[in-house]
Amino acid sequence: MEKQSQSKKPRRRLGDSRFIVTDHQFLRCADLILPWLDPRELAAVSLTCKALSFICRSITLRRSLDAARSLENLPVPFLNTVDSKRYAEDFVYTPFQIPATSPPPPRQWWGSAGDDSSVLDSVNGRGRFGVSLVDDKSGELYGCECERCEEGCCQCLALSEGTEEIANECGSGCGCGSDCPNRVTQKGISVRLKIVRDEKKGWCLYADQLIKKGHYICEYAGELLTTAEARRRQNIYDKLRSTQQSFSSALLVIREHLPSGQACLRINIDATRIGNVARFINHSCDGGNLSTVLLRSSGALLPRLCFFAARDIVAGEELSFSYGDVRLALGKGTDKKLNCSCGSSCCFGTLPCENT
Ligand SMILES: C[S@@+](CC[C@H](N)C(=O)[O-])C[C@H]1O[C@@H](n2cnc3c(N)ncnc32)[C@H](O)[C@@H]1O
Repeated sequence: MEKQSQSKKPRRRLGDSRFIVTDHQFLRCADLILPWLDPRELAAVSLTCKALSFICRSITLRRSLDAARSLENLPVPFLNTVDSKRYAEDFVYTPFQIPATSPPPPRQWWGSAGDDSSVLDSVNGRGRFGVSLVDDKSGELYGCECERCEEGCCQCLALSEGTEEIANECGSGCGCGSDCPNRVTQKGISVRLKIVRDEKKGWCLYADQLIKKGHYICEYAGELLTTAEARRRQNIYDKLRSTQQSFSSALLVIREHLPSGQACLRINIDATRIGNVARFINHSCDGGNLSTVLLRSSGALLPRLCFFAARDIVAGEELSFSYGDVRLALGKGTDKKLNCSCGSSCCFGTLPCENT
């Protein structure tokens, strides 16, 4: 009798709650695969059984706790009291500039209970310097040759004197190491930030602590595009915006000017599909509370756009900057015009917009 009852032991099914806590192999397998899925796929999987629904819910929770996917020094959580979106869905995180990828963007592992450090490998190779100018074979250096830079005394800094919008840092072309004090923006985000949902502006980047004036916040990371590709994508984004109210693009065009006023360098950074926390910074007509600096690191081919606190910023304040001064003339390109909700006393009513 006893033997018989043992052989009739019920088979465990996926939906059985005991399965969740007892079958480690199943959990490990799900934890390896499900973090690769996008939100729509995750939602579909969660409908299949209780166990998978439980795992999908915990992945969604972990995603909402860190937009940076463990790729920054500090987690950057999403907060939403406006609608049901738990996190910004359609983007892949990169802490650095990367060359343009052809669509669709690569998948990114996000929301696992395990160690996420392996995802760092995909970006570590290139590092914060972007495309390097250092000749690996000859070891020729394009930066300073000092063994150790003192803050404010480095030859690299001397190049930037006289202008606040352009600066230089030591980099892979310098003789100094990663602990050099003249590498402030290469150490990643060091202040607490959060991403808050707003009814009118969508997601917004907020300070989650006091940030003192002059403190480095983050760079604008994304895909580096040729101008032709930037124009092609801008056309697509304009069309998407006219059909999908919630769609917002994050294609930034930076023009570096010669003293004559002529543009000498144009950089197109698209953070719409692949970007970092800076893609959540909204526009403010009064210039906002961030200053932007075009920063060159020795050994890097292109400068990076870096954000610093323009004044003391208190915890719970939205971070913003001016997207530009150019607005479409009255009556022109009405379909491209976006209403501005910056709330400043000098608000123009529409967001800056120019033909890319
Ligand atoms: C770089 S994204 C900023 C993040 C964006 N709010 C989001 O939800 O992803 C730029 C887009 O944000 C929105 N945005 C930025 N500043 C705004 C403002 N002052 N008022 C209204 N919408 C704004 C516009 O849709 C714009 O195309």
